[in-house]
Amino acid sequence: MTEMRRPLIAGNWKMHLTLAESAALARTVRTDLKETAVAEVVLAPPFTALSVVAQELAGSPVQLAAQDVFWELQGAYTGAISPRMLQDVGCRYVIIGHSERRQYFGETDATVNRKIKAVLTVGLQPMMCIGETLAQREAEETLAVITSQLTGGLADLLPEEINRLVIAYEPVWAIGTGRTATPEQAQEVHSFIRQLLAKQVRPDIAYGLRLLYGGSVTPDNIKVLAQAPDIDGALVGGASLKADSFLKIAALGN
Ligand SMILES: O=C[C@H](O)COP(=O)(O)O
Repeated sequence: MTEMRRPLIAGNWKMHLTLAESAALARTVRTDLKETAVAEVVLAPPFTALSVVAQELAGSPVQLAAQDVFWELQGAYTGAISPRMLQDVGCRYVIIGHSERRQYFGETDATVNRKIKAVLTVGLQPMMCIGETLAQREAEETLAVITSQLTGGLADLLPEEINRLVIAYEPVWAIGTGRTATPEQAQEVHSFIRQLLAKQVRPDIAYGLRLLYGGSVTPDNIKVLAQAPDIDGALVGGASLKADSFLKIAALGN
């Protein structure tokens, strides 16, 4: 991270927690987050808990995110949630293209692109996720996969629109496995992403964008990860479900 970019720590609760558990966790994070915290802190509860978590976070600096969205603003799309609904409930960010969405729900770079565009139309900020599988890494395809996910996901977006994004690099083999990418492995990909954006979008935008790392982030590894020059924070899964571990990560391990 550099002083130019404010670090961001986001907790992705995935398909966990009841309403009561969500409210309690949000309340503890809000209450116990140090006023001096350097990082911007974001919580992404499941859709059902967005409203109660929004109430808990009202008036606090902790921001709300959704874990997914549909690309239409309204209509006959049974089961879907629109960008306008997320704006209405108080979200600032929307996670788009998480590898679990790609793996289990058929998400592609094309659908990621549609969702990013829809989210931008209502003024929310997409957190776009990219990352290679273990087979792709072992076949030395990591940078090619990252290039095509970025190019496809960001297709036809204006530089000013890309400027509103946060990008999360999550190697699929590190998610929920306890197997974190080393800071060197993560930094290599983060630096590649920034250089690619500098070339394909604009250098000033590339250097201002926050690039998060995700995959088995814990209170023990966040400090070293966050010290890497192109890692600007983390998207945290498992360790975000307990207030004490999440708050230690939010303090960047300090
Ligand atoms: O969105 C979060 C990531 O998928 C990381 O999950 P994890 O911290 O449980 O490995």
